[in-house]
Amino acid sequence: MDSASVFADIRRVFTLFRLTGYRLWSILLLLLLGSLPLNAYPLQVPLSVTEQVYVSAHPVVPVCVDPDWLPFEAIDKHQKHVGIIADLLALVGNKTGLQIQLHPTHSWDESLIASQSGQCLVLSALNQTPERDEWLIFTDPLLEDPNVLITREDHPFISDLASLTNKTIALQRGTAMAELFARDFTNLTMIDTDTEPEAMQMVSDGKADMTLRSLVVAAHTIKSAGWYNLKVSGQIPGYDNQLRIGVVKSEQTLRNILNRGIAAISEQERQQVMDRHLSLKVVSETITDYTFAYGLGILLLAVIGTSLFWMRRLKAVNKQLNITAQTDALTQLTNRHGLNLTLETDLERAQRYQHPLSVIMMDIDHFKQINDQYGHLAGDKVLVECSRLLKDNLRKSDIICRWGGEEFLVLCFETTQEQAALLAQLLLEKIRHHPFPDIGTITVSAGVAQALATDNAETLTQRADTMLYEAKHNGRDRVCVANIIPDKPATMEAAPS
Ligand SMILES: Nc1nc2c(ncn2[C@@H]2O[C@H](COP(=O)(O)OP(=O)(O)OP(=O)(O)O)[C@@H](O)[C@H]2O)c(=O)[nH]1
Repeated sequence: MDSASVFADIRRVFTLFRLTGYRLWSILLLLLLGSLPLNAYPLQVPLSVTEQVYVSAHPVVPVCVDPDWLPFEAIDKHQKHVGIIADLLALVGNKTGLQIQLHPTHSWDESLIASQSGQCLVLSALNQTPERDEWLIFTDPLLEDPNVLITREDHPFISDLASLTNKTIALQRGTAMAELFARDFTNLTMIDTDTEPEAMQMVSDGKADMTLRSLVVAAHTIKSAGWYNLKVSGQIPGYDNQLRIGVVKSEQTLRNILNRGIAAISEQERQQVMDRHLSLKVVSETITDYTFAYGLGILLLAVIGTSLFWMRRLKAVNKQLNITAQTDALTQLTNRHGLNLTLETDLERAQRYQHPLSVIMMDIDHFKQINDQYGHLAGDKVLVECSRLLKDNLRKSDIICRWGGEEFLVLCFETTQEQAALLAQLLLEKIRHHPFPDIGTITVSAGVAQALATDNAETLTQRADTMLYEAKHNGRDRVCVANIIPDKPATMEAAPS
């Protein structure tokens, strides 16, 4: 037997009860249900037998609500109860088996009257007050939420409400807070409004100094209604919203069942309800803005992505351009521009730490004749081969550069001019004995200079160049060394072996 048919049968039985008198039948039914296991009903909370009977006897529990109190609750255009409290009540209903059904009204005042006249058995969520105690009993809190004072932006923070004078406060009539404030804060002038939004509007328009509002509702309405000239100016301890379900006094069992349902709502379920409503309104009201924002976001991402791609490409291209700009295309050695970028710094460092640094300036002898005799292409090959030979016979730490047409410069770190001269002789020897295809052998002349404390890049290379000229002048295929190192003036000449 499924649960629907169980309830249908019980409903039929109770129709019979009404016709034949409750008492006898109730006793019989209690005996019958008492023999059934409790889990015969698909409820999430265990109910006592009396409570189960109550649920069966009251398949529909009419509820009156505040029709305009979002995000807590409202009645939408389809006459449906919506909002945080509606969802919490639905959970209570699911857990207890109660069918909590909306009794629509047009205002909270109308709901209070409907409750007093018995048209609805419960009021969805309200604070307990002495006045309300006269006709209602209350469940445990369904929802707790602090009340905060709302003022205009320019109002100072309110720490002691009781000490204020000549201030007005707008409050919705019929609310617990209106009742409590009229009793407790006689120093304030009360202004009654029909709705809470009306009270907020009065503050925004300067017609009232402040209003009191649930923090949740305030956060929601300030944002959704665009009251950006309002702010939260204080909180009054002891005036928090403890929203409970109000049950007409005669329905003690119903209150107990509702309490069981409230206790069974898990923290996670409660949080899900809050999350759903505190963000839902914003999304639904500005859905086109979000669509636009998403579109804009995607466009921005595309632009950023494309920019990043091109920046990386540009970076790579620039890096390659830099390398190309500093490299000689024919020999693949550093070119004069590339060497100049670092020569000054290298020189300054050597001078500062008094480390020897020497320059060898070399030039292929009679290179014009090679070009003339074998052609320019053959000349190029000689330059390439010569570069390779020089590079292969240098330390990795040395820098070789194609200084000009058939001119090479070697920068030798941690090297005195004597050591550089020996190195130059070795290089000349290597070239002198190297067979160049189609051409045979060639010779090279070299000038050597060591950096002085007073040198800059130009004077140093100039001195090496002068020594090279000297070597050329003295018959080529030799090394000339500058003679201006103070303690060791020297001019060495390498005779062809
Ligand atoms: N093939 C080739 N020739 C070049 C290149 N750069 C410069 N030259 C040539 O190298 C020759 C240099 O000639 P000169 O400056 O008279 O010197 P040289 O003939 O080597 O005579 P000395 O240096 O006095 O021994 C010129 O004919 C330039 O055209 C190059 O990249 N490739």
